[in-house]
Amino acid sequence: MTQASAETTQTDVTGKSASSSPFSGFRLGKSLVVAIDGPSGSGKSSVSREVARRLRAAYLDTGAMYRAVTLHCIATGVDLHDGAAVEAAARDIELFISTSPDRESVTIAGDDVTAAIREPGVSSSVSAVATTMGARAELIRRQRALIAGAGHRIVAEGRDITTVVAPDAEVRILLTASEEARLRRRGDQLGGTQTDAQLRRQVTERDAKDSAVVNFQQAADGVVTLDSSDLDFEQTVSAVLGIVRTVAH
Ligand SMILES: Nc1ncnc2c1ncn2[C@@H]1O[C@H](COP(=O)(O)OP(=O)(O)O)[C@@H](O)[C@H]1O
Ligand SMILES: Nc1ccn([C@H]2C[C@H](O)[C@@H](COP(=O)(O)OP(=O)(O)O)O2)c(=O)n1
Repeated sequence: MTQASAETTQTDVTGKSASSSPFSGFRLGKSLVVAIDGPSGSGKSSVSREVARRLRAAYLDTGAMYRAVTLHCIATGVDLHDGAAVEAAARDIELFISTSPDRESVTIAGDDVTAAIREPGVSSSVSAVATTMGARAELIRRQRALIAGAGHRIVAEGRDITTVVAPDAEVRILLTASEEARLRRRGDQLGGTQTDAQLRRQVTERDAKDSAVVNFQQAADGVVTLDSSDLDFEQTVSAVLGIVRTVAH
């Protein structure tokens, strides 16, 4: 059994670059975990990655880990409806995920699967892994280890980071957007190649399946909701940084 390992960003632990940072007033050296949850297409991955860059923090895409286990099951012939087998696959997988916001990299036993985990076949099957509680328990354990090992700052995003993986995070945000905005964004992201029905399956229907085991539709106590429906990408990044400034000071 191999535990997921992380390549952390070169973060400035000395605080020497504080004056050139958008966070010049932020107490460098103090531990900062920013937890961001939300439904599909709300902007979690893209916004969290950019926020991590600007904070000079590490970045963890937990959805990529569920995707990697799904790909591994498909590639090794594990029946995705066999909970015990999926749980065993989650425990046994030799998974590496980069936590650098500047380098997207996921490997399984040394094989680069960074692009493969985004294939439609994985997207349409990943809820089977996400709703297998034994697999969740294993991935949550690895995610906590990655967060603990990432240095003094990390932005981690997914569906249960604010509630289960890191409920003690200094900053907890639920990033939402209207269904219409989320479908439009995903459609644009995929270059207009998907029909309305395909987009609904990948966004709305997947969220409905995933909601059976984790609540990412309503903010838990202490979690700040940020509705990005009427914000563009840059405005959303700025709004998250504003929340970090307010909450983490
Ligand atoms: N506030 C925003 N306004 C417009 N487009 C956005 C916004 N936030 C993210 N996007 C775009 O929407 C698409 C989906 O975002 P993504 O980060 O993949 O969402 P999620 O991780 O929540 O599924 C991406 O192409 C991203 O650049
Ligand atoms: N912390 C997490 C992260 C993702 N998941 C599930 C929910 C999703 O169906 C899959 C893939 O997540 P991902 O964030 O890549 O999904 P998107 O395609 O960006 O919407 O994993 C989860 O259950 N818990």
